[in-house]
Amino acid sequence: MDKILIATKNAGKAREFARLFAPKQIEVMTLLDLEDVPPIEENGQTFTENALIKAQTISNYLHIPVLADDSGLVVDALDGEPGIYSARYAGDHDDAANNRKLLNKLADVAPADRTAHFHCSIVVVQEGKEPLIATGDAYGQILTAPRGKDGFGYDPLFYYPAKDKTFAEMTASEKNMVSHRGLALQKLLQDFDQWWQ
Ligand SMILES: O=c1nc[nH]c2c1ncn2[C@H]1C[C@H](O)[C@@H](COP(=O)(O)OP(=O)(O)OP(=O)(O)O)O1
Ligand SMILES: [Mg+2]
Repeated sequence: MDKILIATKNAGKAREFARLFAPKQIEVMTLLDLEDVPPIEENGQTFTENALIKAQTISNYLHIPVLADDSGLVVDALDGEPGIYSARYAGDHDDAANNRKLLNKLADVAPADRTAHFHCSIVVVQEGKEPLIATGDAYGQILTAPRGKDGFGYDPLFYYPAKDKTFAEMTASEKNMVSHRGLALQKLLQDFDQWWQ
C-alpha cells in the first residue's frame, strides 16, 4: 500500500500525518484533495465514536480503506471541556476565538490547577473488517497567554513540561514524538500490517 486516505479537512492534521507516514513510504491524501465529499455529522458521544463516523462515512462512499482522527483538548478545571466540542468551542473552527474563550474561562484558575491533556482517537476502517482503533494522550498545562507560531488549534496555549515548550514552539517532528496524535499513530501502526493483510 502506498497511499492512505485520511478523512480530515484539517490542514494541520494533514501536515502531521503526511510527516508521520513518510518513513513508511505511504502518501497521505485527505478530504482537502477531493472534489465532492459527503457531509460528515460528528454527533458521537466520544472521540472514538466520532472518528468512526468520519472514517465510515467516507469509506462507505468511496469503498476504500479510510483513516480518521478525532481529537481535542480536555481541561481538568473545566470538567473536561472543551473535549469533543474542541473544534466548535467558541466559533466553528475559529482557532483564535476558541483560544480566547479558553483563556477567559480559566481567567481565575491558578497555574497549578491549569492541567489539561490532548486526546486523539485514530481509527482505520475497511468494508468487511473490524475497525482498528488506537488512542493517545499528551499531558500539560494551559498557559495564560499564547506562545509560539507553529502547529494549529490550541497549540500556542498548551505547555508541555517535559520539553519546556508549548506545542506551537516545537518543530513538527518534535511535536509528533510526544503528541497525542503521534502516540496514537505509533500504537495503531504496531497492529496495522497484520490488520491490513
Ligand atoms: O494537535 C493539536 N494541537 C492543537 N489543537 C488540536 C490538536 N489536535 C486537536 N486539536 C483541536 C483542534 C480542533 O479544535 C479540535 C479537533 O477537532 P476535530 O473534529 O478532531 O478536527 P477538525 O474538525 O479540525 O478536523 P476533521 O474533523 O475534519 O478531522 O481539537
Ligand atoms: Mg471535526
